[in-house]
Amino acid sequence: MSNKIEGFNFDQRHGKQRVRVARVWRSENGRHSIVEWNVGISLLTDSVVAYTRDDNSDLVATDTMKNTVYAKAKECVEELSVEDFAIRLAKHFTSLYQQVTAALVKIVEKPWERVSIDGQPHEHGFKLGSEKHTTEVILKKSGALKVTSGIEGLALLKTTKSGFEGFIRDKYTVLPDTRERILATDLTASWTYPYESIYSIPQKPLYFTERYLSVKKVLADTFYGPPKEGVYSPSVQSTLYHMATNVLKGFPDIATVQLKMPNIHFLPVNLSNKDNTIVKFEDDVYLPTDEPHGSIEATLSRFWSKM
Ligand SMILES: O=c1[nH]c(=O)c2[nH]c(=O)[nH]c2[nH]1
Repeated sequence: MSNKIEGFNFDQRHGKQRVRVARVWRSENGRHSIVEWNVGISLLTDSVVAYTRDDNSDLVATDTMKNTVYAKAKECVEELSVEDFAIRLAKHFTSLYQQVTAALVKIVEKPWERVSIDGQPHEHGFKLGSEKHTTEVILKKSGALKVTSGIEGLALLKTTKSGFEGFIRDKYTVLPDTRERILATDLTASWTYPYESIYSIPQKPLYFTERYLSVKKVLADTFYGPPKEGVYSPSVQSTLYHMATNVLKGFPDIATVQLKMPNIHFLPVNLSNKDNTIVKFEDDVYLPTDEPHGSIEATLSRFWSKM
């Protein structure tokens, strides 16, 4: 919160970061579920006396914030989405403490996935997947809410149906036009929901989890195209735009979508010495490198979106 004190602008918040908690739910039929969450909490207040007057009477101890994560996890007797857990935590902090004007809760979910053995889902066995489900919830004391969900580290690659040509050529340009290359990225996506108050959140259990899975599917399906013929990508920019528009077209309950798509280069390998060609590139041997990489990102939102 920003205050004017002693002739200065002062902006402050405090919280606890990297609180790790795992929650297991054991159903009567013997099937277990687990989530593992890494929680970050920031509390906003108008009080600055802890900073300026050595008076801690308005402070929620960050140690208490950490304990609250475990207490709330215990209270959640039914499996819930990471978004719903973040909302519950934020609600707790903004309603219990008169001093707290807003709570910011960020959570990254570790991608534990149920294993299958010979095609049969295991009752209590899990392995680590790759991309992570993230959320950020901002809740004001008034009940005003902003929910953002996201994906971190979704690695996507296709070996053809990608090119890049017609770009600006100048005295420093060496990159040839191509209609044949590998397209690879490590997608970070985030999207916001139009719910502006805790009272307008859908009450359907696991609503946010289902939406996360369906958004991830649309993003990946658009990147790859149909299984047999694929879809030609004239640039990362074009593919990114199609992925983002398909999310907004597919899901009326999403207000904005932001995509970050590094262009992870697979460079053609050509090797020769003064006598011989050792390796001639024929769309077969590549040098994969993520340093340096292209950085391409964009945000798409609806006209009416206030987010
Ligand atoms: O899809 C691409 N977009 C770019 O902006 C770019 N720049 C570049 O060198 N290669 C590529 N590829």
